[in-house]
Amino acid sequence: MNEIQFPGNLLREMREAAPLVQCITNYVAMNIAANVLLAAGASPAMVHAEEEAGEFAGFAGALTVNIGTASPQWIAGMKAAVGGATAARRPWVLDPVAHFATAYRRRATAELLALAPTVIRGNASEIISLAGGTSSAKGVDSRDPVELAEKAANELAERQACVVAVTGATDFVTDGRSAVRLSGGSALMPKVTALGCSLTCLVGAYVAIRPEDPLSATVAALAHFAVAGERAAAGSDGPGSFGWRFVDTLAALTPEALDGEARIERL
Ligand SMILES: Nc1ncnc2c1ncn2[C@@H]1O[C@H](COP(=O)(O)OP(=O)(O)O)[C@@H](O)[C@H]1O
Ligand SMILES: Cc1ncsc1CCOP(=O)(O)O
Ligand SMILES: [Mg+2]
Repeated sequence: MNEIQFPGNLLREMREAAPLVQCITNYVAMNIAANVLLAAGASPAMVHAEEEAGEFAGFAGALTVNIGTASPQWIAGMKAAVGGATAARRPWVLDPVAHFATAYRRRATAELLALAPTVIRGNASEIISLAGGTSSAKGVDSRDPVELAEKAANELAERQACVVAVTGATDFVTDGRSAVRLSGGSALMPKVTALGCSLTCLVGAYVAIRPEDPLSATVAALAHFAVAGERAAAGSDGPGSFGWRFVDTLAALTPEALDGEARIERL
């Protein structure tokens, strides 16, 4: 299997480079995702208008696309941005939020998948149904364990020739040949809205510095979240205090602590 790089090295490089990440995310996520990227060490820009999204993607380090509150104008901006990123050979990350919920979301997701994302990041219900399986979820929250999504993730990664990350109580990352399981985080994380969307944007920050190794980049982003989540939960009374402690902890985490505390199992 390919060697997975230590996340601490990638965190150090990411902070030094402070990559510009174009995030086309949803109305719920825009503010927290920008704060998460700033705390982690990247430079977020929420740019989605069709008139400028492709041009911007030509000089951003990476692009992230999230369909959480998409509408026709936003989808047009996403396609323009992906066109610009592809022309400039920049990586892009897809977050198919609740793509199974309506015909409109299914169509938009199929169109974006055809544009060949570098990484897909979703929760277990999203990945299971993206691979063609059936999930009982109806909205943005997962109703399936990650273990049930691992086979689906491998199939999807092979079919799309991309990296697939499934997140939940544990995380699973695969490129269809090599796979990794991560543990850590906190049960408070899904109680704060848009942390998954923010993680997708952070994957963008890491793939911006390792476009040739999106598997290691994705693992590093997930490890950064898992270690910060576990640390932040220790001093939190509930989702509210966890949310701001988590942002502080993302910023305070050193590369050495990340390597020391990350629990990454190579499969
Ligand atoms: N029960 C849990 N225990 C630990 N970490 C969790 C748990 N649920 C989610 N996470 C973490 O929360 C982050 C967001 O993942 P998730 O909730 O699956 O995404 P989404 O918000 O898209 O559904 C990830 O870092 C994931 O590892
Ligand atoms: C609540 C909600 N509704 C539409 S998008 C969104 C945010 C979903 O965020 P996440 O997928 O990170 O839980
Ligand atoms: Mg999500």
